[in-house]
Amino acid sequence: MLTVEKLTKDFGRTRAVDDLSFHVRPGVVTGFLGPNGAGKSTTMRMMLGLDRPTSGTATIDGRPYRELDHPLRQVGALLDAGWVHPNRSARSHLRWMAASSSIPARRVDEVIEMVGLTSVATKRAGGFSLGMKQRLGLAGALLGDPHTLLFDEPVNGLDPEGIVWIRNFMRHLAGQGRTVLVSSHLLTEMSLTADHLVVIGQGRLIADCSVGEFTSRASSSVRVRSPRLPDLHRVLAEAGLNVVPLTASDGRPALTVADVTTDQVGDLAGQAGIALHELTGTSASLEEVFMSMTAGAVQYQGGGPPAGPGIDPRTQGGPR
Ligand SMILES: Nc1ncnc2c1ncn2[C@@H]1O[C@H](COP(=O)(O)OP(=O)(O)OP(=O)(O)O)[C@@H](O)[C@H]1O
Repeated sequence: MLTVEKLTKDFGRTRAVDDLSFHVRPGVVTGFLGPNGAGKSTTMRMMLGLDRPTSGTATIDGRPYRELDHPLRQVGALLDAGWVHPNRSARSHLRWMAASSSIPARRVDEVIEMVGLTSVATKRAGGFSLGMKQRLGLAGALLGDPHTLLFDEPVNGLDPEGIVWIRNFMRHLAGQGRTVLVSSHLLTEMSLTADHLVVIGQGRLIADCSVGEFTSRASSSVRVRSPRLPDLHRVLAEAGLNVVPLTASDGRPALTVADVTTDQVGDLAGQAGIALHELTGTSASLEEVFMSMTAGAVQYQGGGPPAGPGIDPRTQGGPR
């Protein structure tokens, strides 16, 4: 079990992680989801003792990483696949890792087999593709047969075959009863990989729920167009609604409002004397739901230029 309690991290005047609390349970894949810059990597680095919290705690089975007796046997991590010595073979790299943690050398061939690298085990890791490096990183994470595994954006840059492979592998590891936390900024990817989601934006917790619960919020959103879109945005936001600007498929600017009925949006517009050119109840895409939930967190500047439906805050006009 991984536990984060009131975790906060400041880098100078930037608060990267802000009073974050959640648990990651064994036996399921937990997706750690948030836009770029939301604080996912920083949180994972604190879980692994690589960054010191400003306040709060991150513990693995009740203890901070630095106090674990056998860290490699308790937690494995895949943070960055590119750190292997290029002239070492996969096997010698893993043997070196094993020796430094008193793990028997025979375990090396076991993990090489598990990740499907047996046929290239003696080849220089420098010549490996990103997907193969990723597998090698995973083999290293599994050396100590740890009960807890952390993956930071593991599918970044992988080809579709590599993505499916790692997705299945993470599910397999969770199926063995391990605690698996995997970060991503892609909701679609997470909805295919994870059972449970912890969603953050600007270092703060936005949602901690099943993937099903998260996606069911997609059923009650409204798309609205108006010749006075910035005014309408302000009125809806002032009413406490989660409003996300987007460009409709025909190229026209619109707003998506989550967890609301067309009646509510129509009434608010009417009270403000704002004409509407469209008012449609929609099943928002997962990305739209995600954006509406993180809208406050990425500090969208209402009235700014309409943005496309990506989820990177840098495309949303918000600061990183
Ligand atoms: N070493 C550092 N020094 C200063 N600021 C940092 C440092 N590491 C992270 N930050 C800042 O902390 C915030 C959170 O960054 P973090 O990398 O944890 O986010 P993330 O959700 O993992 O995003 P990404 O997917 O882009 O890495 C960002 O504003 C980032 O610029």
